[in-house]
Amino acid sequence: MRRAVCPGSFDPPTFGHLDIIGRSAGLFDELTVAVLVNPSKDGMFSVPERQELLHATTSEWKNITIDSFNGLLVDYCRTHSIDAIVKGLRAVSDFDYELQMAQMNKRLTGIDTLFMPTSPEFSFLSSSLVKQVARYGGDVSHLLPDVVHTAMQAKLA
Ligand SMILES: O=C(O)c1ccc2[nH]nc(Br)c2c1
Repeated sequence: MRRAVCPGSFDPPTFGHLDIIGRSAGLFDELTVAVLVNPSKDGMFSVPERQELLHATTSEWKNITIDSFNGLLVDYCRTHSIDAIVKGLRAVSDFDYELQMAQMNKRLTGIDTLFMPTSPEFSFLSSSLVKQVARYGGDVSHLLPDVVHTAMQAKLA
């Protein structure tokens, strides 16, 4: 049974995230989408809200589990018998940091990280940019699943 994890903040999930998640679900027997709990950062959505949005937007893939974790990702992988980490890469600028993390995780526990290039149409997307544009009244409805866009509009009302 090959298991992988797609970790992230997902505050909120975008079409970019779902692109990586959906493609990864097709490559592994089981995929966990794990929301990182970061107490030092106040997000737009709470961790349970992000998990709910992920549940709502990934239901077409039957081998996906939604979870959250704090602390080291590799410890989460070890306790959940996860074989690989999948990270999306949007641009060269993502690579430096992700390479460093992948090499550290490999050294810590031997777990490998697989990098997946995002589809070009989503390579500019980030949750923070989407929130910034939305806060200034920009239309981001084409960048988010409807349920996420509606939830974000409610947060900004
Ligand atoms: O939305 C973000 O902040 C974010 C960050 C890093 C990312 N890598 N691949 C994807 Br899709 C992605 C999205």
